[in-house]
Amino acid sequence: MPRFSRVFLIVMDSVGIGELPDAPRFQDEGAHTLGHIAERVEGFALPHLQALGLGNIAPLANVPAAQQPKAHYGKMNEVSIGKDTTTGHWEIMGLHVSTPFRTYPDGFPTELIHEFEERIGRKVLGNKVASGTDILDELGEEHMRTGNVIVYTSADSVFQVAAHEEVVPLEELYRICQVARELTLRDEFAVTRVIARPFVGQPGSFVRTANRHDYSVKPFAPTVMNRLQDAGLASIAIGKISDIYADEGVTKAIRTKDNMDGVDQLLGTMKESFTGLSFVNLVDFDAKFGHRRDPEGYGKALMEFDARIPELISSLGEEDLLIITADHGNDPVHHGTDHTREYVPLLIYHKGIATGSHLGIRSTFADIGATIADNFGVQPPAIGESFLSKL
Ligand SMILES: O=P(O)(O)O[C@H]1O[C@H](CO)[C@@H](O)[C@H]1O
Ligand SMILES: [Mn+2]
Ligand SMILES: [Mn+2]
Repeated sequence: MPRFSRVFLIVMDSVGIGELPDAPRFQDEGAHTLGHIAERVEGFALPHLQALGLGNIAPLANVPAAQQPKAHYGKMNEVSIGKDTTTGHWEIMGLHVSTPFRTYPDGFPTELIHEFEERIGRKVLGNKVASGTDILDELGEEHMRTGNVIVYTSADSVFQVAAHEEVVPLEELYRICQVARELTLRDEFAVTRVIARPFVGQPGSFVRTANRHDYSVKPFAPTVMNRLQDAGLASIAIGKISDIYADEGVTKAIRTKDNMDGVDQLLGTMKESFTGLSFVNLVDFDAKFGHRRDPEGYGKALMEFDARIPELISSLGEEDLLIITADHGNDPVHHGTDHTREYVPLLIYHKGIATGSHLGIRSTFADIGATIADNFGVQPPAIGESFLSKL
């Protein structure tokens, strides 16, 4: 019998809690996503996360340490060489990414772009590192005029294709991305994720839609989610989760529109009866505010999430475990528009806790995967130490 019959895992995408010791290697000295937002945003308060013990993890302006935190708390170090979503999530589920994913700081090789253009029957605009909203301002109008698609990358291993939904129908954009996926599975053009970036609107007021779709490579080894699936347990993926693991170890996938929908869908799974994992990624923090370097918007999104904590907690049963964490940082006041190399917070709640205890600085995100494996009695991951006995 597992100690907890259901584990609910929330990844607040990019909600880091201070620079990692190796942050200088990533040009991220001084980064502190939560800390800088807390300092800068007027009226900032996270009363419910504070009561769980968020302010006990690191000093945060306006989020004081709780005398008697309701949750166990700590922070986690990332051992993998990377600060992207894929690396962070794969590590959470027990993989150590020791070879960095290939990136394309100067754009993609001409041979790749030529072959891509030939296969899709459209030309490419851009082919450089860019912010996804800036590049629409720059090339969106030309795209609408010519029908050429916008290809761009970032500091991550991503091949992103942006197209207006009324110029390139969604089904075609998805087909185009399948072609990109196929070409970038070759070693010479290796890319971790191809991302469809549809948008709508007129020049000057383009908006990206929720029809984004990610095509990830498969994890290089079985994750704890595969182990759960193999053991006949549930492994429910909400939001981007199924994309991030390329459907590996996913027993049911639920798509979401935004953060609040992600919380709603997670609450929906709380009403179902199952044994296993329900895992959600809340991507708005990262995509809508972190990369956009918008501390105000980020702060509001955090407060909006905070307001849902009481509902999440009251929906938990006696045998449920709630884990709240993140996958990397994305400090909205840091230079550039990329992720930041940071610790991630760890909050663990279940009904039996009198006063939460300090789980320390965990040496890898994989401690979560190891704990889940330990709880359900499946094969533990190669890295990670279970903290189940401390709960
Ligand atoms: O600037 P946008 O298009 O939001 O892109 C961001 O989203 C990508 C995937 O998460 C990241 O690699 C970063 O480039
Ligand atoms: Mn992420
Ligand atoms: Mn991101």
